[in-house]
Amino acid sequence: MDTQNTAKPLVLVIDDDRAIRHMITRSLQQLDCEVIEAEESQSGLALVLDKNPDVVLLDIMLPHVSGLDIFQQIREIERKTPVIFITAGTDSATAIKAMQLGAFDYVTKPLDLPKLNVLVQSAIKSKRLMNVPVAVEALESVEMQGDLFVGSSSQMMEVFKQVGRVATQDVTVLIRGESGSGKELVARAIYQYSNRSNEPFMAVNCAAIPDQLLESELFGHEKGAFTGADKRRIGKFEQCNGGTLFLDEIGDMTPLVQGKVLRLLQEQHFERVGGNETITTNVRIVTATNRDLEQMVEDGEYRGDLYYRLNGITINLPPLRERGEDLVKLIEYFFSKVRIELGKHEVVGISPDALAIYRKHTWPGNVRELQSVIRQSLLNTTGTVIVPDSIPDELLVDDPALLNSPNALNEESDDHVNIERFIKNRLDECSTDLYAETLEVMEKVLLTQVLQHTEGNQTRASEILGITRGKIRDRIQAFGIKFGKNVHVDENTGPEE
Ligand SMILES: Nc1ncnc2c1ncn2[C@@H]1O[C@H](COP(=O)(O)OP(=O)(O)OP(=O)(O)O)[C@@H](O)[C@H]1O
Repeated sequence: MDTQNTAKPLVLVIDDDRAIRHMITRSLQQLDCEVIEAEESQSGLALVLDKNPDVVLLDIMLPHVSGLDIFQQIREIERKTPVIFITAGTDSATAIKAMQLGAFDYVTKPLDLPKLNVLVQSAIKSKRLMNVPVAVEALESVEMQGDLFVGSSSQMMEVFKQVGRVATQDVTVLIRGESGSGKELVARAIYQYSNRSNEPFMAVNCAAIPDQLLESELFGHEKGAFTGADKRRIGKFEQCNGGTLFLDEIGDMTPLVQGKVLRLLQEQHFERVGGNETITTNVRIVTATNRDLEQMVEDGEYRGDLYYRLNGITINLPPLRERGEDLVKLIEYFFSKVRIELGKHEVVGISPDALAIYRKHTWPGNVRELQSVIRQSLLNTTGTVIVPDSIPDELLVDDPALLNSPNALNEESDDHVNIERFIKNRLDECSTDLYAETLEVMEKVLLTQVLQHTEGNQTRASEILGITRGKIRDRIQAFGIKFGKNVHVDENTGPEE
């Protein structure tokens, strides 16, 4: 059951300057993609038609033709192919026009190659999000190409029903669920089953963009709006006109951006940062969060009016541990898929005792954690079957015998447990910030101990502590709390997949 599309992404560079084409091709070779080149528009269009590239880099100043015309022709052939314009620093006006017509982005000459690589990578991802179908296992043939949304438990059937119900209504949807539970897949499924499936789908992760840049990323800015704003920039709400915008981690926006998003949701109007012109856009917004928005509203961190507006149609994605037999289905799915990806054809199955360990685990990192554990297990397997020895150590936390062993304790905790000794040491060292230092240490000790008690389960820890999961996560990140190798805690504190 391999539904993975293993072909490398294909990038087409259309530029009449041979040196530029070669420079770009060499640079893109660092990404795992294939690059093809055209030196003028007609051969470029022929390649678009013939090869259906994943991304097109298009020189805006090709001889005898307007870059915008070529762009329109590319859109007629394949509307969803991301096109990145290459423009002379002096002609950004045409590139901005292209952005308003739905181009992916533009770069100016002289080219900043590392930046171009990042842009191409994000265009490849965008193309994938739009074009790789999400097949819902419970509803469709599992043989179809694309990403399979595995699940037939009653909890997931409810989710799929809701996706079906809301997809074709042009309403804002909020997807809630723990990290790694599949919120992005739900957003893509909503898009693909919607009436806007031929229009663009763009995703913005609000937590991944620094506060001061998020406003400009979403709404754009005028030239001179702030230091460094040397050109007008078109934001995602304008660029995605007619399409669907997925705002991930919607809980991570400053009050200012929250206010602007609220107005946009109410009126579909906004102004670019530093601009007076009111711009009307027609974007369907799908949002997601793993944060406790209610608590954030209560704490004054989130606008109540925005919360009520977003919370209208909510899809609650259950954590993996509440999906019954879906766990085994997902194990089988990832086993078959990753085994092929890794070329480990000799591994033919999972032993019953290894399966028992998987079943016992509570999967705080949900499906993303499962996917990564299966991958690691396969990599560790030297024989023909995944056995307990192949399973990463973190899962042994589910064995009470191991939990009670001294090795299961946090290596740092010995230092921290003795608060009195800590205070004395700091007094000897003439600390001038002892109040904050001691509170931090106490919080670390408290959180470490409670999370060890709950085996890394943040929901249970939040019930015991009487604080939100968001707060727990914030503290873990803020204090850089590290846990012993047998306590797997937070999917969000580790590197992104
Ligand atoms: N039911 C499922 N069937 C198959 N794959 C899944 C399923 N749920 C999630 N995945 C896969 O698990 C990974 C994590 O899913 P996704 O990124 O959608 O989670 P998320 O809830 O958006 O995470 P985050 O909160 O960190 O943004 C992805 O690779 C996704 O394809």
